[in-house]
Amino acid sequence: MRRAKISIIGAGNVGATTAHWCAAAELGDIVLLDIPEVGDMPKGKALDLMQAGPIMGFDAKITGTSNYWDTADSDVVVITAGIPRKPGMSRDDLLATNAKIVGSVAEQVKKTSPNAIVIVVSNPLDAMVQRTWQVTGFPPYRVMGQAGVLDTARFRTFVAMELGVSVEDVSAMLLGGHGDTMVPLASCSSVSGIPLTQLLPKERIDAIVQRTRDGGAEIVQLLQKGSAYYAPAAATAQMIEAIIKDKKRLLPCAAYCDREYGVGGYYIGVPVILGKDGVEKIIELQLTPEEKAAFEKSVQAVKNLVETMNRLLRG
Ligand SMILES: NC(=O)C1=CN([C@@H]2O[C@H](COP(=O)(O)OP(=O)(O)OC[C@H]3O[C@@H](n4cnc5c(N)ncnc54)[C@H](O)[C@@H]3O)[C@@H](O)[C@H]2O)C=CC1
Ligand SMILES: O=C([O-])CC(=O)C(=O)O
Repeated sequence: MRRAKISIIGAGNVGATTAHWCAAAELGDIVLLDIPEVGDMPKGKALDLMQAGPIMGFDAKITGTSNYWDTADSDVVVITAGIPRKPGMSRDDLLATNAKIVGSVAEQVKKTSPNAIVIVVSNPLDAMVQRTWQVTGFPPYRVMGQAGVLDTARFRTFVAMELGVSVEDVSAMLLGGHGDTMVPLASCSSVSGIPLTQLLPKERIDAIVQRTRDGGAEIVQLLQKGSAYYAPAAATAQMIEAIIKDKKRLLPCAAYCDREYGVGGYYIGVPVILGKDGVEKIIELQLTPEEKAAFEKSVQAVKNLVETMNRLLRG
């Protein structure tokens, strides 16, 4: 059986850690690519990671490069290229710099892996996915963004901490953009099937929702240098696994919504079924009036950011 080829553009914290989780799970062979300015760093990280194979018991060919032809004909391409935020910044402050970086990466991906499924991680996430889709011209179901798996993992962690239960038993769903307006759905969250609302009072759930919204900023503040990467990379690896193994996982991802939820042609976080073709289905939930209003606010924030990006790029 042919091994899957996974290329990760940007061999920094999130990129290299995604490679780590993918290698450990034997998801395929991995190419780590970064800019020539970083020298042989991607080669060094790739060789170092490969040398963990005999200890951890995984077989994966891991290579580092700055040449896109080494990524040619990838099954999955992950884009983590770009700058992370510093304390005090919002993800949106990265827009001007990362739109240029992600646009240039997308051009190369289009040329060298025209049939790939692309997972975008760079921030501000929803706008960067939109940019990748604009530049590649790939069918929208083959371009998506990682955000919701991470954000729900944070929510699940905080619920498990609060209740003193295993994180494995907590499940959650979330909608909207990967920013301050994200909409964790308490109504779709449960612990071993028991609705969260039966286990925690409203004010505790509200506090957990707020901590989840601020989850990225909390880590940025603690690290003081760069942003989160273990959990973001694990989330990305879970999406890669769902695609490569055609698992049909139902996960929250940034997906292209046109008629769905009445969004009108933008990428936004929604529940999807992920399989070998990428986003195989978007699940439309019945929302309460409160959830609907919060989702619409989030969609508007993403649309505004995309319009700002388009204006900046024009000129
Ligand atoms: N969607 C999400 O849930 C998350 C998104 N992020 C975002 O992911 C991005 C990467 O974060 P980190 O890995 O922590 O940053 P990092 O600074 O550790 O790594 C970024 C890498 O991108 C490389 N790079 C820059 N321009 C490039 C280009 N044109 N082509 C290829 N590589 C290029 C840099 O040389 C660097 O090695 C940031 O924008 C960050 O905000 C981070 C965590 C979670
Ligand atoms: O907060 C950041 O800048 C990185 C990110 O998206 C996250 O950790 O959720």
